[in-house]
Amino acid sequence: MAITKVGVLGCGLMGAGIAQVAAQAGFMTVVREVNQAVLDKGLDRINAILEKDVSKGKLSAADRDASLARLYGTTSFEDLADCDLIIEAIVEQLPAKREVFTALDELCPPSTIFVSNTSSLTIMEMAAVTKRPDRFAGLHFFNPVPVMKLVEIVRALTTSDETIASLHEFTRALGKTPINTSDTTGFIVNRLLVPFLLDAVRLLESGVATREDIDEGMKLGCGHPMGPLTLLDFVGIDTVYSIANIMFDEFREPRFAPPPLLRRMVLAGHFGRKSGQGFYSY
Ligand SMILES: CC(=O)CC(=O)SCCNC(=O)CCNC(=O)[C@H](O)C(C)(C)COP(=O)(O)OP(=O)(O)OC[C@H]1O[C@@H](n2cnc3c(N)ncnc32)[C@H](O)[C@@H]1OP(=O)(O)O
Ligand SMILES: NC(=O)C1=CN([C@@H]2O[C@H](COP(=O)(O)OP(=O)(O)OC[C@H]3O[C@@H](n4cnc5c(N)ncnc54)[C@H](OP(=O)(O)O)[C@@H]3O)[C@@H](O)[C@H]2O)C=CC1
Repeated sequence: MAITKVGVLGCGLMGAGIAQVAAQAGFMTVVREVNQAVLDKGLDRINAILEKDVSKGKLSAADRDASLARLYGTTSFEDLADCDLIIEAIVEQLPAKREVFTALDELCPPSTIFVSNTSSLTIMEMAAVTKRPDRFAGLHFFNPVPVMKLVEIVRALTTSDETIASLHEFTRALGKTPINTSDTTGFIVNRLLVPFLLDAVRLLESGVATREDIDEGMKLGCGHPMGPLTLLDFVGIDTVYSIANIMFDEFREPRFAPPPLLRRMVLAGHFGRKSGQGFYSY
């Protein structure tokens, strides 16, 4: 089906990026947050990134204005009722995700495709609370969304071929490259990335090296753009902690178990860049 209007749930780190790229690619885009203050923070972030692109000469002022004219922020679910595609990017917790999909399933026509940007949850657990399991899939973006070219398209047991084809077309229209994966916790990239990030925390915890030397090691030794502890701060310690727990629950392998330090950091509110404190201070 042709997608012209996109609804995004959540205007945090990922939701804001997804809403931005959708509006820039020419889609009418509605982004929904829980309250006006959180929404304003997310919309401010989008404005600041577009402004920076204009000042760098990467984007014309006219294109910025046109993109912003296609983007609408709301705190109401009703404003998403006529969307062709709903992309969920709220907190990495199953009950919260099931709740928003249950609410939208009542509001949106049967033709609307629902997708989750989850990093690690099972798509089928969300599809099962809706009456559209064939029009339900995973669409996993990478952080920062405007920069990272990859999108994982996740086929649940019930996802139809038509839905997958529409998501391929949509992903290409955003200027991203899709890869296909089955509905297995962590899909492709996080299945490989998360144990690596957790191992970096274990190295720090066990006193093998300083945070700076661990990060420098992987940057200069392996050509990673960011060291693993910097990347943990960038993704969000709270988010990685949730992902690790979900992956450990699924596979019961020690390499997915969150190291004790991660749990203590979450309890302390040290969520990384978004809270001002993580492995580093911001
Ligand atoms: C958890 C999950 O489920 C899945 C995940 O997402 S895992 C995380 C995946 N992401 C990564 O691994 C990111 C690794 N880091 C990087 O690729 C790079 O460090 C980076 C792109 C974030 C920054 O690049 P850098 O060269 O160090 O810094 P910088 O020069 O400031 O930025 C490079 C470009 O990205 C842009 N950029 C950086 N951060 C940005 C952001 N948050 N939003 C938009 N654009 C951004 C900059 O504007 C800059 O653009 P130009 O080249 O056009 O000037
Ligand atoms: N961070 C990353 O690098 C990546 C994350 N993801 C996935 O994207 C999703 C969002 O992550 P991210 O953007 O980092 O998280 P953020 O914490 O930045 O944003 C989540 C947003 O959802 C809102 N929210 C929280 N609880 C609810 C709820 N019950 N109902 C509706 N909205 C709610 C939050 O509002 P409030 O601030 O008020 O809590 C917040 O604005 C997660 O599933 C994550 O796993 C996928 C790829 C990469």
